[in-house]
Amino acid sequence: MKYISTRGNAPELSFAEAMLTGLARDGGLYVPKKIPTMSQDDIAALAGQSYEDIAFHVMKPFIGDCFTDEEFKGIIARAYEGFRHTARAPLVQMGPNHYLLELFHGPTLAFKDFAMQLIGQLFQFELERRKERVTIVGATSGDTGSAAIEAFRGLENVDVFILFPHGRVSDIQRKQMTTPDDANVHALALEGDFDDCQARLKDMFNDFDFRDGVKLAGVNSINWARVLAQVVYYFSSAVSLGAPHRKVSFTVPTGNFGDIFAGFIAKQMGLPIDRLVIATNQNDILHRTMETGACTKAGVTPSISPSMDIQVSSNFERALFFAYEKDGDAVSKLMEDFADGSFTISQGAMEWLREQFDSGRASEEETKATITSEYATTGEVLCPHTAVAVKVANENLSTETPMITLATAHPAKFPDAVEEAMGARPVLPPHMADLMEREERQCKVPNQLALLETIIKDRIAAR
Ligand SMILES: Cc1ncc(COP(=O)(O)O)c(C=O)c1O
Ligand SMILES: N[C@@H](CCOP(=O)(O)O)C(=O)O
Repeated sequence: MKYISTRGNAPELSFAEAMLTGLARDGGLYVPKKIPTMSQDDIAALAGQSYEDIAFHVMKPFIGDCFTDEEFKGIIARAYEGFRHTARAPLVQMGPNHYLLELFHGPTLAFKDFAMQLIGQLFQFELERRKERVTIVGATSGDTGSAAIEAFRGLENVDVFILFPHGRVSDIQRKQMTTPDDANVHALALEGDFDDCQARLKDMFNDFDFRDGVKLAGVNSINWARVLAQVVYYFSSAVSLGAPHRKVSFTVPTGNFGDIFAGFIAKQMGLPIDRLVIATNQNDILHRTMETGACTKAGVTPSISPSMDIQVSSNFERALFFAYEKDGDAVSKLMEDFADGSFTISQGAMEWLREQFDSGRASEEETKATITSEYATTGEVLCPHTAVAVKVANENLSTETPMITLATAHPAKFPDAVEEAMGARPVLPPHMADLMEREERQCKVPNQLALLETIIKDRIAAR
């Protein structure tokens, strides 16, 4: 199994190499050269298996011979043992043909734990085998950062630096990142928005002196392993509703496009997915692109679903690579145009994208109204990101095909927005009950590449 860059000009890598490399050296994102498929019998055989066993069968074809079966099973077992729900990703029925897939039972209460706990284990295994150390730099709009810190804190051979947008994450998200006191954890509040954080991260990858000097690694969905781990819950949930004998659809609250791209991979593997629906908040570049074919930056407006306050949606590049029939030059040209603010997708590529994805948008008022109404009718307390998706899912329900909406975060991560909408404050689970009393280590940093690189190098040298 080999991985190739979306820009067509970087070395082909194995799974482990692609995982440790992060961004391809031509600035692109790694994707499998050929997507493995599962037969209908293979998929049917997943019914009734544990989440860990499903994870093994779904991910195994992607890792080639990088890990033995026993090694990989051990890695998966350790990744999910800290989840607070035995099903790991339980389904809750919302209506006659509508289900919520609860992805917030991991240690940091967001779907990021599914992939981050796994790659934490994969990195540890691979770095120990190679006797290497790395510097992880991550960009976050709130959830990736805490999940990465939780997965890598305390490790000797890893430093983890997280860039988050100053003042634009919830208090709980910020505290999750600034209160761990491990020497290898560095939470940096950048003066800018998430797109600035992600742009500086990619700049660091494209600065080869810095990249090679600090042995830079990435744990954003830039990293293929992140996307792969997220493919698993599409299988586990679809199979529990009758796949492959019955089709299912998914609505996915979308920002950086990693989660819904994982759904696309599941469909390419043979999972009978009818519709994949992109749900955006008021930062709706993806919805506008799907409607018009023009991908135009419009600036980020802070919302009550802050983790989706994104305009430069990193993984959309992976979808474009497939839409342009794996033409790396075409993708490079689009990305060059986007650096100037906008690109236009060809008619053929747009038709392909519309065959794969539907889209919808929720305004701030619609998001709040959905939290209020779903609580009243179903008793479910939704986080604002999930509410965006539920609003869009409700517009796409069908009597034939069950709709699964991804519930990506625990409502208690966004208590102010939830309380405003439903009049009661959601409570953090016991392991985080004292979070707001814990002492923070704050570090505000400017949105300047050279200064950021200096801070990172100095902190590593001081360890
Ligand atoms: C709670 C939550 N929901 C949805 C999203 C959007 O997911 P993606 O960036 O994979 O599209 C994010 C951020 O990634 C998130 O943290
Ligand atoms: N919403 C994310 C943004 C980063 O996404 P990633 O999937 O590329 O890590 C966050 O919460 O940080």
